[in-house]
Parts: sequence; C-alpha cells; structure tokens
Amino acid sequence: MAEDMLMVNISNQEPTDLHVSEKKHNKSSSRQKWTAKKTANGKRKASFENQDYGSAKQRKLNTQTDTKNEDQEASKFPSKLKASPKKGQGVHKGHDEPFIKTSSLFRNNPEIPDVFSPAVTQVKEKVFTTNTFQELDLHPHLVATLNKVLNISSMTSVQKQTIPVLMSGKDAVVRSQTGSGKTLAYGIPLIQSLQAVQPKIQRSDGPLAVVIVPTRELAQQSFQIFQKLLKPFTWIVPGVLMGGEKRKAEKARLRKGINVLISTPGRLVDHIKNTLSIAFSAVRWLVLDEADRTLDLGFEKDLTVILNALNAAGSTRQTVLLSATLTEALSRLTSISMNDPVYIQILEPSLSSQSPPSQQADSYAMPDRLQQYMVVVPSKLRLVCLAAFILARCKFERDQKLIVFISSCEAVEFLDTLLSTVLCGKSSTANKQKLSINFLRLHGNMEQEERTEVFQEFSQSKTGVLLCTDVAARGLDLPQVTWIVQFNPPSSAAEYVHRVGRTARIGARGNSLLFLTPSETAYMDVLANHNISLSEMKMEDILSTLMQDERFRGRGNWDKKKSAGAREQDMRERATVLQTEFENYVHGSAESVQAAKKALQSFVRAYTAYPSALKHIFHIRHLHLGHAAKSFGLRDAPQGLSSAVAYSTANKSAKKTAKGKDNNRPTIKLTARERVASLIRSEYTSGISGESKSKKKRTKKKKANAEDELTEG
Ligand SMILES: Nc1ncnc2c1ncn2[C@@H]1O[C@H](COP(=O)(O)OP(=O)(O)OP(=O)(O)O)[C@@H](O)[C@H]1O
Repeated sequence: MAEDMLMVNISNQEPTDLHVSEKKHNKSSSRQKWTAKKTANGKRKASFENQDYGSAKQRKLNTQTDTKNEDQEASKFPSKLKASPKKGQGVHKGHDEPFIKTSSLFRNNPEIPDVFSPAVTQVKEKVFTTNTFQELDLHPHLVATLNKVLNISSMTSVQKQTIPVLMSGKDAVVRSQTGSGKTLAYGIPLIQSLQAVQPKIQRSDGPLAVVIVPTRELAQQSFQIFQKLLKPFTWIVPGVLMGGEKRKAEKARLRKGINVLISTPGRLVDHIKNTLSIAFSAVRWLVLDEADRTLDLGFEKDLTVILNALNAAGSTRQTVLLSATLTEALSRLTSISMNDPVYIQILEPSLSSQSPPSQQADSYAMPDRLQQYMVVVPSKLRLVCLAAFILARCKFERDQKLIVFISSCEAVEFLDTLLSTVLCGKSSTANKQKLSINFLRLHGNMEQEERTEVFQEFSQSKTGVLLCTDVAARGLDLPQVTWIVQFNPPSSAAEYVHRVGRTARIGARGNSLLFLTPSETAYMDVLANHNISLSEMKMEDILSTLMQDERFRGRGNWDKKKSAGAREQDMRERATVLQTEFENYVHGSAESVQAAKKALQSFVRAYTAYPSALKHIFHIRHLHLGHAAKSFGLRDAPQGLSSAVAYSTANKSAKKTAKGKDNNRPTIKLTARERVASLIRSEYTSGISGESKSKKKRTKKKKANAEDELTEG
C-alpha cells in the first residue's frame, strides 16, 4: 500500500519521473499524452494520447526510487507535518489543517476502454406547429388566458394532435418527448369541457377531474398550471393532495369541495380509505401523467384501489395516459381502465413511415437541441471529476444551472455538504479565495416544507447546482437548466430520457453528461437499443479546468508552456490537492466520516438494486470498494462494508417497505424486482421528519397509515 502513496505539493521531480513510476501501475497511462485538440466550439483543449514514458532502464530506476523519494521529501517538511506517518492518518485538526499526503489518484486504476457509440438514428419530434389555439373551438377566455397569462399562442405538435381527440370525448394514450407541452395537451380540453358543464359546477359537486402524478413536486407544479388555466372560471376549484402535508387540513379542503383534484397515488388511496368526505360520483376525467412511472414504482395496487373507487361511484369518464416513455407494458392498464383509446405518438413523418412499429415502440424521441455526452471515469477519480465539472460550469462560465442526479438520499446530503464546503472554500482558514456557488439538494427524506422551498428556489434562480435523487427526474419544468449530470447511471433507458429531459425543453438548448466507470461502458449499448446516442467527453478535458483554479495549485512549478508532460503533471497534482481537501474535510470530524460512510453504504445498496437485465453492467462484484470509498472522500473502504452487508441492507429496507402492505407475508427473501421497487420507493417517501420516533407513540391504526405514507409520492 505504501507505494500507492503520492506526495503532493512537495515534490520537485521532473514529470518523467512520475510518469515512469506510474506506468508500472496504470496501463492506460502508457497510451496517453497531452495533445492540443480542437473542440466543437473551436477552442483548443488538451487531452492525453500515446505518451511514451521513457526507457525501460529509466522505468526501473524510478520505481526503485519512488518510495525512497517519499521519505526524503517528507524530511523537507516541518516536524508537525512529518509526523503524518501512516496512510490515511495525516495530521489535521478539525476541518482546517492542511494535509499533505493522499494516496495516488492516478495509479492502479482500471484501463479506460475505447468507447464505441453504436450508430443509431435518433428519433425526432417536431416541437412546434404554426397552428394557433384560436383555431380550436375553445372558450375565448381560455384562449386569452393562454395568450396573456401563459404567454402561449401557437400549439405544440402533441397539443395539436391531442386536444381535438380529447375534445371529441375519446380516451387517449399520449407519448411525446419530454418538455413538449403534454400538461396543456390534456389541461386545455379538460378545462374546456368543465367550464361548459351546465348547470355550472359547484364546489359541493366534488371532483370532476382526477389527475394522478408520481411525485409531490409534480403535483404542485400541475396544480399551479390548473390555477392559472382556471383564472377566468372561478367557480371551478382546483386542489392538490400529496404526502407530507397535514392530512387533517387536506380532509377539510376535500370536505369544502375540490373539482379538479391533483394527487400522488398513495395519498389519494389514503384519503379513499380514511376520508369519508371523498365522493367520486361526479368524476368525468381521469388523467395518469407519467403513467409508466406510476406503475414502475409498484403503485399498481394503489392504482387498482383508485380505479375501483371510481368504478364503484359509477360515473362514466374519459381517461388519458401520458408520458415520454410509454411502453407496451401499459397495455394491461389501458385494457382495464380505458375505452377504445386513441394512441397518439409524435414522430417525424420520415421515421413513422420507414421504421417498423417495434422499432418505434423502443425508440425514445429526444429533444432536438439536447447535446448528450458521457465520460468514463475510474471510481477513484469520480469525486474530483464531478467537482472539476461543476467548477468549469459555475466558476468559469456564466449563467449555468445544473441538475446532478445521485442514486441515494444519503449521498445527496453528503455530497451537498462536501462540495459546497470544499469548492466554495469554506473548509479553509487560509486566505484562499471564497467562491459562491448556490448548491441545493432535493430528495425523498427531506421534510415537505423544505422540499417545496428548494423546488421554488431552484425554479426561480438563474444559476446553481441542484443535487437530487430521481424524485426530480419526472415531469418537473425547471426553467433554464443548462446541464443535466448523471453522476450515477439510471436504472433504465426510460429514466435516462426523463432525467435529461429536465433540460432542452420546449425547443431550448441543453446538455447532459453521463458518468460511467470503465466497467460500466456497456450501458452505451443499452441506450443505443433505444436509439439514444452519446458523444464521449474525455475525463482529462474535465480535469484540465483545475489548471485555471489557483486554489488547487500543487507545489510543483511546472513550465506548462514547455512540455505536455508538465501540463499533465500539473493537472494531476491539482486533482490530488483537491482530493486531499475533500479527504481532509471528511476526516476532520467523526461526524463527517460517519456521513461519508453512510453515503458510501447507500451508494453500494443502490448499486445492488439495478434490475437483473442490467446486472451484467452494474454488479456489486465489479465495484472496487476502496476506490468507491475515495469518491466519498474516505481514505479506505470502511470495514465490514461488503456485498453481503449491502445485500442484506437492501433486503431489510425492502422488507420494511413491504411490511405495511401485507403484514402476513413472510418477507424473508425478496425478488430483485422488489428490491428495486423498495429502493426507488425510498426516494419517494413521505419526508415527514421524525417519522420513526413518533411512530412508537401512535396507535395501531395510525401506524398502518404511516406505513402507507411510505409509499407516497
Ligand atoms: N404551446 C406552447 N407554446 C410555448 N410553450 C409551451 C406550450 N405548451 C407548453 N409550453 C411550455 O413548455 C414547457 C414544458 O411543458 P410540459 O411541462 O407540459 O412538458 P411535458 O411534455 O409534460 O414534459 P415532461 O415529459 O418532462 O413531463 C412548460 O414551461 C410549458 O409552459
């Protein structure tokens, strides 16, 4: 292990010395050198390619002196720093002490494979039409509201095709790309029909329309759109029900009367079971937005309860299913809930006529102006690479707004603290430049009030970084997002589509970056199977941002103009300095070590939850836990963190979630599907704080309700 140490900030070695000793450990480095390369925007950037690291003789010499140099160099330091004797036990006090050693980031990494993006024909949808809303037979006040309140005049393609179908009273299954205006595609005909009801709708009529969405933020967002659309029709009352809000207050609102009811599935079921004042006899519309997600999450049971309640009320209704990724898996749902639906799919005429229907079904249309990238990063370098990417956007470019998807609530919490502290310079007492980046976080374990605040703040801000779980992947319409970063790959191509769909909405430009480790590159084929193709971004190009940030300068005085090797060495030193800052911060207090361990554990647990179809790519045995630990600022993998632990933890959490649903079930062994569902569900938990503490005090009945709430969106 000792030879896996690299002295940083201290060595005056010539670059070649380091290269030679590293070649021994890192096959990939042997084929890399700095070259100037022209990028898409015409700027010249540096990258590694085919570097010759010197003769065999030199190599031998340098490997021999490698460890020796460490000791010699250490002797140049004051005794306090020399006292840092063992790997991972550097001298530091609290979070502020400088720390000079860190295990090498650039050694012992797996080789970065050449990535071939399979040739695919990207499916295209035309977003806008030249047709205006005036052409439809809509109430003039509704058209005026669209024009004046929503600033909208011409229809999108999905609106042009869907609105007339729904106005004719038919059911519809609508698939169209993210950010193409599906909400108004059902919202406009729904309001048009309700405002025409005679005699006029009264609050006491109860719900005439029920809109089901998978997350609370989406429920809020849809509710706000209905509030706007209903401005001229004040007698129709919209309302929202969602987990995390006070049930009693919701019950009172229901009793007063809600005509357009927007809800997450679990919360609606809760009210169906426990609120006598909910009556569905007047329901004419049922909308399942993000319908495939609602089923994915294992909300089938909830949906069955809702459908049964509606059917029992005996009303005839129109049903609409929408999503950017509707698949045939929904056929069972359509057969039980719909009446001869019209299937609406927006494809360019060229593709719809040329491609066989099976290909169309599997191909997801991506926004035209979305630039999709991927980067292959060894585990050890993931944290510094993410940090360098954020710095590049937020420090050296203007008006950048990023969403970073992370696989677990704990990891979101931890990375939020770590990145905001270290990148913004809060961890350092030295006179280092402070930087202001607005980091926000959103996940299912937050209290609802805070979730709402964050959602609103990020919506309104022009810049910033939102670190989040998949709770923000679907349907959210957050303006001006410039980059979607997927730090952990999603569990399906459909989820990939929804995550990247948070940018490049309604014809705007946007970018996305997917992080993969060398063992995960086959994920590109999974995406290609759905006609999704990504360009490769080089890790070194991302890390080269650090060359512009003097806060992370190493001690080496590299003459970058002279040699490509010196530039490479400078960049590596800076990456190591940054990693060292992360590690110092983490190891600066028992609490942060604990938080890092928790985050790592949750990351491993999430890794075990990839569906079996993706296990050949994402398998726990491909994870190097020591390297993964580094990406959480830990110097070593915590003891006892093994795949067995991760598996049993996943099993345990799934059992816990399943418990409230069926108490008699002997949930010892769970299927892979159940494990996935339980982990995904955990992102959608109620977020009520102290849930577990207060649980003990509740009555048996209240306990059951709380369990139900765990499945709430
Ligand atoms: N006809 C239109 N003209 C201009 N903007 C529109 C139009 N229709 C909708 N929009 C705007 O486009 C944005 C995206 O709409 P919406 O959220 O309904 O997309 P979506 O298709 O439901 O996306 P997702 O699949 O991600 O849920 C919203 O800001 C909405 O106000």
